[in-house]
Amino acid sequence: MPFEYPSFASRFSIHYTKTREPARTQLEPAFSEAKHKYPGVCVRVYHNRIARVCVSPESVFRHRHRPPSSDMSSSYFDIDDLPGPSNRRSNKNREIYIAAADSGLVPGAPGVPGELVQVGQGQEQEGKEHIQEGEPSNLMSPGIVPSMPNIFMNGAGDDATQRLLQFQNQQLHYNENRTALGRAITTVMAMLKELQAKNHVWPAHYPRFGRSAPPELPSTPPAEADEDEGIDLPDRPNLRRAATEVPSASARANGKGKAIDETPQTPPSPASGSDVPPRLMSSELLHEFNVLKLDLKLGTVSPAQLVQSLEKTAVASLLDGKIAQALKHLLSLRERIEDTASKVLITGDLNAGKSTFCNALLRRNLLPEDQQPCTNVFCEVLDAQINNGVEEVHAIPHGSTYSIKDERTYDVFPLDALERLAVSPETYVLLKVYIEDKRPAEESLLRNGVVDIALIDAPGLNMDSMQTTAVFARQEEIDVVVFVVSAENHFTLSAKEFIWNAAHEKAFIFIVVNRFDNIKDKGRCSRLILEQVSKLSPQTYDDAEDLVHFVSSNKVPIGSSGGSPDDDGDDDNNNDRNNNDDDDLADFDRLERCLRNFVLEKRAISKLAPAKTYLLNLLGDVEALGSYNEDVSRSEVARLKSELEQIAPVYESTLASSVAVSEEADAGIEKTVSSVYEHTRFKLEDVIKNISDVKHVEYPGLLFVYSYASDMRDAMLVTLQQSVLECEEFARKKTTSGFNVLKGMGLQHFQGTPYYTEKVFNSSMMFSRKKDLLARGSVSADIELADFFELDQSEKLSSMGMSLTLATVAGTGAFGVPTTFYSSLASTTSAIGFRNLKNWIMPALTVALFAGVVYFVREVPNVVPRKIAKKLHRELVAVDYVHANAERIASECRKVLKFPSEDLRRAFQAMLDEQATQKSDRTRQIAQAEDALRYFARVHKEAANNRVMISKFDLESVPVESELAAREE
Ligand SMILES: Nc1nc2c(ncn2[C@@H]2O[C@H](COP(=O)(O)OP(=O)(O)OP(=O)(O)O)[C@@H](O)[C@H]2O)c(=O)[nH]1
Repeated sequence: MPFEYPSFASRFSIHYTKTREPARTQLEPAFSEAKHKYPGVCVRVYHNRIARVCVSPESVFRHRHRPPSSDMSSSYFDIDDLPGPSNRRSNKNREIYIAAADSGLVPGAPGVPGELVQVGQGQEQEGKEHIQEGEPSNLMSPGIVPSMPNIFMNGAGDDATQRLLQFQNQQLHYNENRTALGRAITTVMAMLKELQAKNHVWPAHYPRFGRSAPPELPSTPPAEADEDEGIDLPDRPNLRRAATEVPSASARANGKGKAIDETPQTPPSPASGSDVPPRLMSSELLHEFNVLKLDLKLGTVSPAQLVQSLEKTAVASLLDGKIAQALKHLLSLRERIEDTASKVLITGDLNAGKSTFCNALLRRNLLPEDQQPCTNVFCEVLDAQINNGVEEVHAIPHGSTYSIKDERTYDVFPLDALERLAVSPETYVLLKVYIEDKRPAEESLLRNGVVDIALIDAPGLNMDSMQTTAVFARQEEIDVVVFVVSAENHFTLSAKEFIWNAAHEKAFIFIVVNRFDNIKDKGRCSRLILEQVSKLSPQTYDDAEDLVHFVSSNKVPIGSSGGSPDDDGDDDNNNDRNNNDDDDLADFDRLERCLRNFVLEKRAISKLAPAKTYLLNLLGDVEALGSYNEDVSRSEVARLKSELEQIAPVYESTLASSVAVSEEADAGIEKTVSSVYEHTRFKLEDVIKNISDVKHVEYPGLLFVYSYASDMRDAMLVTLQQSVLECEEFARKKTTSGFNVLKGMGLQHFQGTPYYTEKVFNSSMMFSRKKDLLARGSVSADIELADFFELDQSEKLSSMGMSLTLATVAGTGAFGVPTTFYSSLASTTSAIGFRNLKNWIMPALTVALFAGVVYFVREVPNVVPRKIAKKLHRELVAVDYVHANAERIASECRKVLKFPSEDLRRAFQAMLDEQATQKSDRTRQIAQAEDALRYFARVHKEAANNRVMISKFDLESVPVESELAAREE
């Protein structure tokens, strides 16, 4: 069933109320009535906070961006989005009061164009769930309580319809943009957090900015010297604080604000050995970052140079700090855009007339005015409806977190205490001033029927540095800056600095040039001030007609307690102000309209534009950073791969050399050792074999025969010992030359490297254990009687003849028991017969004895050496003396030569280990670099996409000029 939406809207008003009665029962009758009459209407109540009015079809509200969903079957908007007094979402206790009243509403009334709404089946169905669970509420009088600002409702017919639709369109559009920006902020925050995490594991490279970039510019506003003739400011885009300004079109055309030179260039491969640095590695980034710029200062060194001179990790940690700051700022931006209320900061120089201006806006003598500084505490003026309609001051002490519901967090004062409180910054940090503004919504800024407004009167900028800093900090959390400047004084240094900073954050500043009545040459004054504004905030200057106003606030007639200036009250100023100049009043009226327009209708600009520009700048930086690091990591991957390619064959050849050298060293050692062994063995065997040839022991005679034998033995042992020493000496020489060979091999492979230290070999340290020389314990060679006789030499005995045989036998028989004696005796006896033997025995014995003595005397010098030599030989063989010594000497050689060969081996191992580590490091680094490459390529792409998407957010496309135009007429 068709119905006439505008008529419906004018009758069906939506309100909030603070009552606590149950909502559902109260609301239901009104809704059923509305539903019955206007089936296209669906009103929903959600959780005590949101009511939705749904009207079909979509063409009425032109929902361009809203995604389809089941909930979107009808065009709808939140009650919070509709005009209405005190429509804050934040107030939990707020309840919804919707009253529908029929005052002759006739569907399809004449004079209303066409069927605006067509209700279909789906909407009918939806209409059945009109009322959902609601929190306690109270249906107040079912009469119509106008909630739409009268500016929309004034008039009738087409005009009113148009204005209303336009306003609602604007609200929808604003909400869509707000939601989209909120989502974009969330996305960018997630992106930044990921970047921050990545920056910890892969420190991001900070780009070097191109030589073609403009020179480093001071980050402070221009000096006072510029004041009179306008200020000569350097190019703006390089001077950003919060960087919520999008680089100007001209700057973009010149390449400014374009972070990356997009001239296609192929990054040269590092392997190519080209001197041309890879793209973006040198001067490719033409312009400094906006948000992520590292502002370092050290003497005369430029920040860019300073950044480049820092360690990569130091830069990464500075960048980390910047990202953290950006995250914090994004949070406050999100809070700001989600806050349905608007905060208007009225600031300016000391005594510029801020309080007077504020009072003029409120048409009420509220804030203390004086020629001497009098506002020392921030005063936030709010609609008393927020405070249950009670006018009072909530003074918030230092350190307290204000909650209107918790009286412990503030002190309550009457309004007339303001004068006293405003000058006591020691006790209170903020004064919340709740006032009733009884003026109609189209006149009142506070109770405007659109959004909650907080007017914040700030202390003068030059009061003291603490206050000034507080004002600077404050501007970050507010939506609109109204800067009051004295027409007599123009902009001071602090004023310039403040506007400079605020302009980057807000883009637009509302500038009030106050005390204009005191200026004689008004034309010159306005020209000079506008010139300064053009330098400080070009965007404000571009819109100067609406944003820069020359007024005399003290000429505005005001009442004493709010409401209209006609109210009774004997304010002293009234008399003066009632003698107002028409021009001054007209100027102030215009200012008010523009301010309303800026604060209320152009919320898209005052509230959303800073977030959009900040996001664009931030994403521009992230895109440039991503692109730069993408290229850096790509060249890093290429470099690492080429290094790995070089390391692999080096490793292989080191390994091969190591094996070859090791084998060569072992073979060399074995050769040396076996030659020493052979030499020792040969030498000792020879010496032992000829040991009886010892010459230098003289035979001292028969009486000293034992001593002779003993000396002879010692001489033999000394000879043997000597030869062992000679063998050891030989071994020393051989070992020395073996050592030198090994040392030469070491030097050949490792000279000058840390792996190998040249060693000095001291051969005298070899064979230091003397007891190894001769095993005296095992070779005793004790002298015995037998050592003097050699009985087993039969050839010698037979040569002495038969006659001596007996004597020999007798002689030897006296000394011994040889078996030959018995056999000789038997044979002799049988030859000469036993009787003859008796006669011959004595002379024979005598002869034999004599012969024996002679033999003994003659043979001892020959027999003793032989006998001792034999004995020694036997004993030496028994202890395996030759082999033992040869082995000992050879072992010593091997042991000594092992040290240099082990050194060599260790050196190779260390080199191999290092190369293996390099290899595995490169492999790991390649994986990391490839990971970083993938990540930064993604960040680059995502940032670019998001930037394009956000740049398409059209914050201003819904015009609201008609209302202004109508009023201008
Ligand atoms: N002639 C003239 N005087 C004004 C105008 N506006 C304010 N004044 C006077 O300037 C003086 C200072 O005004 P305030 O409103 O107290 O200035 P303020 O900037 O709030 O001062 P502080 O908050 O203390 O920094 C007062 O004596 C006002 O009467 C104006 O438009 N014209």
